[in-house]
Amino acid sequence: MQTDTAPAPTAPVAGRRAPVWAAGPAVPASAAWREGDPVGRRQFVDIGDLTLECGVTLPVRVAYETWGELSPSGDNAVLVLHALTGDSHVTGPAGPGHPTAGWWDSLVGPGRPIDTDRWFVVAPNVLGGCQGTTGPASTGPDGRPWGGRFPFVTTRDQVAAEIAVADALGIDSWALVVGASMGGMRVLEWAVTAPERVRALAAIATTAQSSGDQIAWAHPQLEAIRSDPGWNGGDYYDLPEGAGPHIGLGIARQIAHTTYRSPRELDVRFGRDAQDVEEPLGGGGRYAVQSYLDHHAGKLARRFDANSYLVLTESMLSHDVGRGRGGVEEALGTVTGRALVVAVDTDRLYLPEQSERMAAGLPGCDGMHLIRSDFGHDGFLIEAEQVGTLVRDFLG
Ligand SMILES: CC(=O)SCCNC(=O)CCNC(=O)[C@H](O)C(C)(C)COP(=O)(O)OP(=O)(O)OC[C@H]1O[C@@H](n2cnc3c(N)ncnc32)[C@H](O)[C@@H]1OP(=O)(O)O
Ligand SMILES: N[C@@H](CCO)C(=O)O
Repeated sequence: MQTDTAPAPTAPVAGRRAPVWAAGPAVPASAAWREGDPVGRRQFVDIGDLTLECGVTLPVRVAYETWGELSPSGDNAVLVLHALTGDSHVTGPAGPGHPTAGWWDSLVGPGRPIDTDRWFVVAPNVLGGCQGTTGPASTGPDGRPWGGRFPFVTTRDQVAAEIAVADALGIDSWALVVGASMGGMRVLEWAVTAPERVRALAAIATTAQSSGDQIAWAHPQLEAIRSDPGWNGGDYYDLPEGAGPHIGLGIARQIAHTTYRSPRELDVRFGRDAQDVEEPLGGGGRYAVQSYLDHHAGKLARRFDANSYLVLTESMLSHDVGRGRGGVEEALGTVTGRALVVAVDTDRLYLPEQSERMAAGLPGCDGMHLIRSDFGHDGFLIEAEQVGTLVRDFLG
């Protein structure tokens, strides 16, 4: 936040640079997990044909991971649902088959708040995802990847697939269904669709229906990918490294990532600082915060599939537990399980007031819990101790 020491702008450098993160290690056309790639800890269940809300029927395979042992009575099963760019790898190191380390490593494991010595934890990759569950990178009816022809999937379709997984695993009801952000949407949809199968739910940094603001933030992300020539109508899986829609995907991530952090954090942490010796004031260089966003763009483009990003983002926009059910309050009122609702105080994307609405509408909820964080929406990933304490106490 320096002011008077800043140099005057220099003459603009002719020609703008391409995103720096696209240089360096090659960006694959798609980073989706494909048949023949290392399986890692994944297991698979073929749930058969699923008819989606849009009317399309397709065969669905779900990739999932488990930890712990199912008790003889089957009463200790916990379902963990990931957010937009997560997957079934909730806990454990990165390695062959797993592009990232567990995204909730702090929450799930032996002795941790969701103690895998006690609970049988199941984590599926979402329908439409890119880590082993049927999605745009999967083979379509004509033997080619679905690509841009992958059908429109709603939160309800995703939960329908997860219900079929529970059936296949012989789990009648969950001791807890827990998730944050997009995962929290499915938590709520589970609890409304199948209340008798959700004995407790924990909905973190999420909403009962996507708001106009959330739809607005998503729109330019969708446009960024679809307007990238490398997207090619969603048909890019055979393109060489560097030729896919990674620029569009990276821009989408930059928009999204900005909304995942708080304005204050970005200002205090980066302010107006230049990135290293780069000269942002007309010299073609970057501010540190630009470099930070470039870094996150490059990381996502190297580990995620652009078509899945589109499908999942649009599924989030479809999310409204009240649709066709008489409204949000009516729908929430049908939930029978105990409910934990958690918001992050600085979350500018999933506002605490949206959590307050959920907490007020869920009969089994004793009020919203607010996490104190400087980091905004990503607080659900970063504030491990606060999230862990709330979930541990709730599980009892
Ligand atoms: C269920 C799910 O949500 S799964 C998805 C969760 N995972 C992700 O979203 C992956 C993307 N990462 C993130 O969103 C975040 O890193 C979190 C939430 C996981 C963790 O947040 P933080 O610990 O605060 O990390 P932060 O956002 O500061 O990023 C740190 C990275 O930025 C880099 N960085 C920091 N400043 C700069 C800068 N000026 N220029 C370039 N890079 C920078 C760091 O070197 C570090 O790189 P690395 O992650 O490759 O080691
Ligand atoms: N960092 C999270 C935020 C979305 O909730 C993700 O990428 O999934």
